[in-house]
Amino acid sequence: MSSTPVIDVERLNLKYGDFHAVKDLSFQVHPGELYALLGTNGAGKTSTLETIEGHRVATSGTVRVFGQSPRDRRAVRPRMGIMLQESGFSPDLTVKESVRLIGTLAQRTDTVERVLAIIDLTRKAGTKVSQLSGGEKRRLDFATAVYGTPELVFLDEPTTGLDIQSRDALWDAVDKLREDGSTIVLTTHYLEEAQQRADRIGLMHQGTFHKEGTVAELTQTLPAVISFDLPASAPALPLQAMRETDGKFLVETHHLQKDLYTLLGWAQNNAVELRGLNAGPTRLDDVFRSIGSE
Ligand SMILES: Nc1ncnc2c1ncn2[C@@H]1O[C@H](COP(=O)(O)OP(=O)(O)OP(=O)(O)O)[C@@H](O)[C@H]1O
Repeated sequence: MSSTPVIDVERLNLKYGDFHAVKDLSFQVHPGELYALLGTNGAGKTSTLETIEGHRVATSGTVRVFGQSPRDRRAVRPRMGIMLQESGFSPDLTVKESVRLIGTLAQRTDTVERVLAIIDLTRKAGTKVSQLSGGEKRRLDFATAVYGTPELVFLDEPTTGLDIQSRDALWDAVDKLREDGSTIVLTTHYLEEAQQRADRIGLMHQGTFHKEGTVAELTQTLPAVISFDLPASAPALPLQAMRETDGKFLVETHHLQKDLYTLLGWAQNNAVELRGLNAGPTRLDDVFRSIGSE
């Protein structure tokens, strides 16, 4: 990609005393991308993000945001919206006062009413933060990311504690941010959310990238899986399959479409019902499970 990166991390190292938490990490995030920084517990995601956000100083290496040092807060901060895991709003402020405060701190132009509508808290505008439910608090945290449609948005575990409607609404709001040109950096332990939405993924383990690339690039080395139940009377399968103890069959394949076609043709010709048939590409979960075993 030829455009100037929004985030440019080059050989980042972070040490806590003797402990080397981030090791020679390099990556770029380009304008308009949704980049997911994922990884095992303690991999170094938060440390990396805190450095990009300007909260932490690198032990060595360079980090550039919009071509500038993230420590240059006056230049960089108004251009980013950061949804933390806990925004720490004052419990005595109302929702409306909290959003207004976000606006003042963010130095971006917007209206409190628009943001309240996006986070679906218009009806709670006069409610104190201390009286919000967990999911409502999380939506208020999200206001920091959408206020004034920042050019760069950090979403740290954005959907934790949200019900399905609130999740869908949050992702709709993220889609809208992207339509308006925002670049998004996401961390989440809900891998299917990253798999569905990320343009690229950096998968961290023990301070460095285990893999980095598109979902297709991350999953291509692992087989896809076809699973189904067969009656005991079924003739021999046309594919090599593993039989699980509960009577389910599993086919691991690097040629999902071809093998599925063969299997369905065989079932049709032999009038066999493939009960509970399930076929799908490799999931990010499988890539995660493979960490440490390769
Ligand atoms: N202030 C600190 N002092 C010492 N060690 C730290 C400090 N902050 C983080 N670490 C260690 O650095 C490593 C990376 O931590 P970090 O919080 O960046 O990981 P993470 O990928 O965000 O993990 P998780 O998914 O569990 O939140 C961990 O082993 C952690 O214990």
